[in-house]
Amino acid sequence: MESIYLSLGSNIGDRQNYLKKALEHLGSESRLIIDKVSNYYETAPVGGVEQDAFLNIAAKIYTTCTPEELLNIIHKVEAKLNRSRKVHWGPRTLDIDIIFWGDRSINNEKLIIPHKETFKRLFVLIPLLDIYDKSSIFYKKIKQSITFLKQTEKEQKVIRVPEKEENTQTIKRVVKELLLAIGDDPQREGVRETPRRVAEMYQEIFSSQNQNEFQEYKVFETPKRDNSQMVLVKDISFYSMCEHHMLPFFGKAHVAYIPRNGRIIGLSKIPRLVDFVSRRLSLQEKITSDIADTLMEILDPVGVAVVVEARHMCVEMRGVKKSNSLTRTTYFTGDFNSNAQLRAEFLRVLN
Ligand SMILES: Nc1ncnc2c1ncn2[C@@H]1O[C@H](COP(=O)(O)OP(=O)(O)OP(=O)(O)O)[C@@H](O)[C@H]1O
Ligand SMILES: Nc1nc2c(c(=O)[nH]1)N=C(CO)CN2
Repeated sequence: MESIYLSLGSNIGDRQNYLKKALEHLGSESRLIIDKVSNYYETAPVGGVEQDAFLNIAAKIYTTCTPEELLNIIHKVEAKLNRSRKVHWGPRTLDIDIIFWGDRSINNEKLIIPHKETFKRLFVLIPLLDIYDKSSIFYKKIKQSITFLKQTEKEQKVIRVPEKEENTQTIKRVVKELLLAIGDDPQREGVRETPRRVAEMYQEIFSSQNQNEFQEYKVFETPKRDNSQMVLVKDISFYSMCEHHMLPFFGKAHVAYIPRNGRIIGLSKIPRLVDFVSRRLSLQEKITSDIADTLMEILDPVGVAVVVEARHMCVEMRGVKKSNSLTRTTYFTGDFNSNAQLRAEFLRVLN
């Protein structure tokens, strides 16, 4: 049976999850078998459209389908995973291309195989090399093209991403070494399970680390269209980790926006957004502006105002050791930025 190679890419939302789900959907097709999957690679976007980095993989499959039938399956899987086709070579939750079909050449109005961009794209070739049979026809050309592109296309960055299980093992190993380095005994009863606990905790508290897009919201259109009503959600608790010391900082966020033309999001989504921007290594200033910038991007409101108040363990436990000091950061966009009266009204409502 002929070996078929696919290239998969995602650059919106939980990219790894989209790729994993795509493999699951493909693998559940009765006429298709997934034989091998490459490592995961973080890749700079190629093609001139300004967009976030992609996660790319390659898969080797076997199928009794015709190429056209496989393309239909691919389109079905892409549609299931929220693929839209707005911008050519633009951002997408999922893209699946058929790269090779054995040594066949296919060229009709629906399919060109080998995929016509293959030998120009490191994000296709590097994952492919993980799983491509050394004795197969394109092996030499893949190797040569990688060498050539690495020299000539410096902006095509491709970096291998360790798998979750690999990450867990790494964290466990490093925490064990850390225990030793600070003078403890990793075999001591009280800390024997600490490396595992820390690894599991990091999965949770850094769950947004590799996600570039907030997706858990829906925009609603309401009839109110006077563009002057403020929506304020106060006292949203959050916990984050500072990127300088990897120590917690935590406190409250207060978020207000003025809907444009009645466009709003569910109120519970604002605390979710605060959680989303907090669950990664960050800084208070960054969390403050991330909340405002994301709301601007998804809602295009008249303005956003964000105040964050937090205690920082890196200030209280070490260095200057000032316990109970509170840091307050503010970030205003749109009318909140340009209109001092509006800003004052927001601050008055807050206090
Ligand atoms: N080898 C191939 N694999 C997948 N689609 C192909 C292939 N050759 C031609 N096509 C056609 O290309 C059309 C558009 O595909 P798609 O939307 O994935 O393009 P793109 O991702 O924007 O660009 P690219 O294919 O260069 O990555 C498909 O509907 C399909 O008919
Ligand atoms: N790094 C990277 N860049 C791209 C990708 C992709 O999967 N990865 N897909 C594109 C359209 O198919 C356009 N550009």
